[in-house]
Amino acid sequence: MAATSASTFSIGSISYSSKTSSLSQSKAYRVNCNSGNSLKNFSGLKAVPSVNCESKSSFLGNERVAPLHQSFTQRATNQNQTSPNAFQVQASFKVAVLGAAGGIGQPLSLLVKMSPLVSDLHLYDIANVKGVAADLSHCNTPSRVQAFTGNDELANCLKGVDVVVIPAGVPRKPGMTRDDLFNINAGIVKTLVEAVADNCPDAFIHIISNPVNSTVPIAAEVLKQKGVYNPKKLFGVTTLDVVRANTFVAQKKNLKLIDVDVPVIGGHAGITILPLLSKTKPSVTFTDEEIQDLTVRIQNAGTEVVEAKAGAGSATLSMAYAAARFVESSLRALDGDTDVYECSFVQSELTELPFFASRIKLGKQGVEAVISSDLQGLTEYEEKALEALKSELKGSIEKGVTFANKQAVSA
Ligand SMILES: NC(=O)c1ccc[n+]([C@@H]2O[C@H](COP(=O)([O-])OP(=O)(O)OC[C@H]3O[C@@H](n4cnc5c(N)ncnc54)[C@H](O)[C@@H]3O)[C@@H](O)[C@H]2O)c1
Ligand SMILES: O=C(O)C[C@H](O)C(=O)O
Repeated sequence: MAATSASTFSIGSISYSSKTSSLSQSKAYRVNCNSGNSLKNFSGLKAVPSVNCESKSSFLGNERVAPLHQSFTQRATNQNQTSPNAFQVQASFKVAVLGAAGGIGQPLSLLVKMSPLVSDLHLYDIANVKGVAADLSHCNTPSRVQAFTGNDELANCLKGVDVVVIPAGVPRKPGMTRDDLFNINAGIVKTLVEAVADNCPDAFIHIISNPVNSTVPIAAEVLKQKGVYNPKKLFGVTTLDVVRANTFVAQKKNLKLIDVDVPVIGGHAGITILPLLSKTKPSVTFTDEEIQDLTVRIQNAGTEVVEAKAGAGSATLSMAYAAARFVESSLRALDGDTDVYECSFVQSELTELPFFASRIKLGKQGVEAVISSDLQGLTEYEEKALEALKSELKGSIEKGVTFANKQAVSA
């Protein structure tokens, strides 16, 4: 019989649970919240291993939400006293957020600060980051928070870091495409990734800054120029597309949200975002009209937010949630969990394009496998959409590669 131990700790009305099973050696880190629609499970994911690599957001339900007044330390102490087998949460990973004072950076840093797997949280920005770090550092969760600002402090921010998340850069305003951000963000990403290459070349690198379809290839070229490119550890963060697809499908089909998982492939802009609705778990049927409406809504969801914010930026809170989920999945993989699946824009041989978003299996060394089965048995609609996205995605990738190499020649 599998021996299972668990511990739970709380932060306000939110409780964390960690579980480990001696049989499966798998651990799930979950966040429970006792308010209906708010943050439910930022790790999002106890991925369920199966032959077809199905990934499932399992949460909660029956895990107890601890009382408001109990702090993390009290709770952990109680656990250890009451159960000799209590699982001691081991916070051991260092995470850096570059662009930490921004619209995404702040809530993302808060969510990462809540992770029981993080020992050190390094916040870097060119402005206003000291206040953000001082503020966050008062939360009684395990990680130590440090602020770094300006180019002179970037190297120290990055030394010894396991996961670097990059949301630095400008967001869209109404009427702009993500590609309109290229001229500013390409240079920002290039400079930051150079520093990553010099100071923590073995880290997982999560690129959020848009246009992701170009900034990831830029990062790859920079890492190659520095002789430290490891394609298994460079990720374009497309988790928000999956989060949106899951939400919109659950709403449309009146499904239990936690059960829904829609793989989203391609890239992260307009028609390059391709939700594979035929691969939705649980299996569900859609009319042609529903497929068209859902696909377009998922593709335009970023623009929906940009327009609603009317000049005040783009998605920040949902993005922070999505990025925190990807960070937590990466940390679980680094921690040895063997059942971690996410969609991400990575170097890929799934299609003729050098980078492509698809489901991947994450392990200690980064991308352990690119899940090819999702591209088999596509519907005619999906096949056509896949062919249609390729030329735009190819152009965006080439634009990034050309930029990085031109800059290298002129440097
Ligand atoms: N991948 C996705 O799904 C996704 C989703 C939403 C937004 N984004 C992108 O994320 C980026 C950030 O969005 P935001 O809303 O947080 O913008 P923001 O303007 O609110 O924050 C950006 C932060 O980056 C900082 N910054 C600028 N240059 C920097 C540098 N050289 N080094 C360090 N920090 C620097 C700024 O000071 C600011 O604090 C945008 O490019 C946006 O398009 C991506
Ligand atoms: O739409 C944007 O510009 C931001 C982001 O890429 C998103 O999808 O929300």
